[in-house]
Amino acid sequence: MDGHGSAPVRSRSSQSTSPSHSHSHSASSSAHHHHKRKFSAASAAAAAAAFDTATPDDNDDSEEEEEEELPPENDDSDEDDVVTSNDDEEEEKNVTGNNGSNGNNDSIRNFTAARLARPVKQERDVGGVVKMEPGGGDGVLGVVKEERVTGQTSTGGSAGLVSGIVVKEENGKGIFTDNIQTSGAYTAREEGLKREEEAGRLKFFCCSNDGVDQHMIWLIGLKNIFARQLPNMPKEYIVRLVMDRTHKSMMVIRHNHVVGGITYRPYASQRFGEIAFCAITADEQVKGYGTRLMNHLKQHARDIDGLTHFLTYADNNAVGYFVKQGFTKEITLDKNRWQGYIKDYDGGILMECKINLKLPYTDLATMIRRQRQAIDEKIRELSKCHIVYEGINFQKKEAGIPKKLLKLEDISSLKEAGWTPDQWGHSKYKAPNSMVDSVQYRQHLNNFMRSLLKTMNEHPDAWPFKEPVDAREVPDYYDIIKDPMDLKTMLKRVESEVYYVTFEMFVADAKRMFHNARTYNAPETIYYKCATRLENHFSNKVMAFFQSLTKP
Ligand SMILES: CC(=O)SCCNC(=O)CCNC(=O)[C@H](O)C(C)(C)COP(=O)(O)OP(=O)(O)OC[C@H]1O[C@@H](n2cnc3c(N)ncnc32)[C@H](O)[C@@H]1OP(=O)(O)O
Repeated sequence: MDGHGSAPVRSRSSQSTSPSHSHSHSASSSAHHHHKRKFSAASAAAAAAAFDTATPDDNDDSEEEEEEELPPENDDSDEDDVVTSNDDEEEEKNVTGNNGSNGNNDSIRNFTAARLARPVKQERDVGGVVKMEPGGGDGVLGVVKEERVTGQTSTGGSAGLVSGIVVKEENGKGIFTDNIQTSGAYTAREEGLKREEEAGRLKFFCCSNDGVDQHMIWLIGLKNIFARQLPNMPKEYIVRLVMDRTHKSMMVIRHNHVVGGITYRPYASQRFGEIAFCAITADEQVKGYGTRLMNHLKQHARDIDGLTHFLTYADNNAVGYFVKQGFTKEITLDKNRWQGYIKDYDGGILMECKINLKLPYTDLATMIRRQRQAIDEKIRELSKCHIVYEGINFQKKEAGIPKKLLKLEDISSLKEAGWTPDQWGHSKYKAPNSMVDSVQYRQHLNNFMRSLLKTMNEHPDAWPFKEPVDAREVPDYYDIIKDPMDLKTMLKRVESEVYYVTFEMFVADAKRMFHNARTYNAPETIYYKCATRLENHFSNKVMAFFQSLTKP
């Protein structure tokens, strides 16, 4: 395999046709982009363990071989301009599929009339029993599973296919309780789209140029989206790859219209796929389609194509998206498996995604929800923090200071929650051990808060903060500032001797006051500047106080 033949370079960022052999520069970049939001390796493994895996099957009598052999509709004579010579050579690998019995060395431009005449055999049959087999040899998934596809048309799509991974149902008594928050933003979005799929309004469908009218219409729709969303890609090149029969496209179809898709080339023998294009139509971006599309693609690539990895040259501005889909700039795939196979792009970054063997990619939301539940259950086992007691009913007087004083020891729910009297007034502002928790220390702290407020009041920059802001003078103040604070209120709280049970509460009030001033007022105003100067004074005093405490 000569990977460095006369391959022209296609650029996403420019239409440059200058030749380049730039595999290695990107491949060797190893900036870590472990995607954090969705799964850590550990959680993926734990999650995977929660799902059934079917028995391996070595059957390599792959059906996609049939699909790969489909001839192109039209055979462009300028194929060489665009399809790299390694593409051509790879063609054989692809065509021969897993059993390697097809000795046909032809590139796609040499499909014979005889092959053109062959009846189109679809990857999936209509409404019948679909046999799915992994393309890979070493038991990547190794599942042969039969599922009845209930879709009305041949476009049942990958959404209708079952991966061979079954979500375990907790029959009988569930270990999970109901009243917990079950989904984050990601799960909610995925579940929303999944419901759309189940309702038949949305579907994810994978096909290649197989001559079926509807598929061609969709592929043309997808090609148009790519042409608009990837303006630096030569349009002819997009058409060529989307229509090339070694490429497949996973598409998002809503109300029979293509909303976006991913065109990729599965290298069956190498068990990796190269993503050529990926786009969602402009007004549907950032709604979760891109994520769900990638999840469907991963599941399809693993279970139908038998792939273990994806590689792609990601546009610089799409790197963020790919990182969120689990792609990294670090390439772990053995070079022998990919070098010379994939197309070079200028202005992109080579990224890799390892396809997990077990993850239920199209049902991640369920898995995540179950993980959340499991974690929540564990927390409940270990702590009482989920128990919410009724609030204590005491009327507050001015400045938020309660009228009736309750002894902490008398609040039974505090005790039930595991509180003990020695935790009273726990504070990160640590006094020397001898003083901690002592009445003397609390008195000392109180005196300090009182004197600090006094010096603040006397500070030349204190005037805006002495009293609560008068709503008659500043009518919109309380529309913007929801949690007002001023020196007078703080003094009342200190004088009550019950309000500031920790020093943090005192500091929080002061910070709130300064923050409010800087929120309502622009930086160039006197109020803003006063806030900053008075805050410096405050911080210096607090620091000095605690330093003095730690001195012998
Ligand atoms: C190999 C190549 O084809 S590279 C070129 C990629 N394609 C393009 O750049 C074309 C223009 N862009 C698009 O078509 C789309 O925005 C896509 C395909 C990149 C993403 O599809 P979307 O449907 O918008 O993605 P989706 O809504 O699932 O977003 C997934 C996450 O990625 C983020 N994201 C989406 N696009 C980008 C981006 N360009 N940069 C950074 N983050 C992004 C989203 O904010 C979202 O984050 P969240 O999960 O934290 O909320």
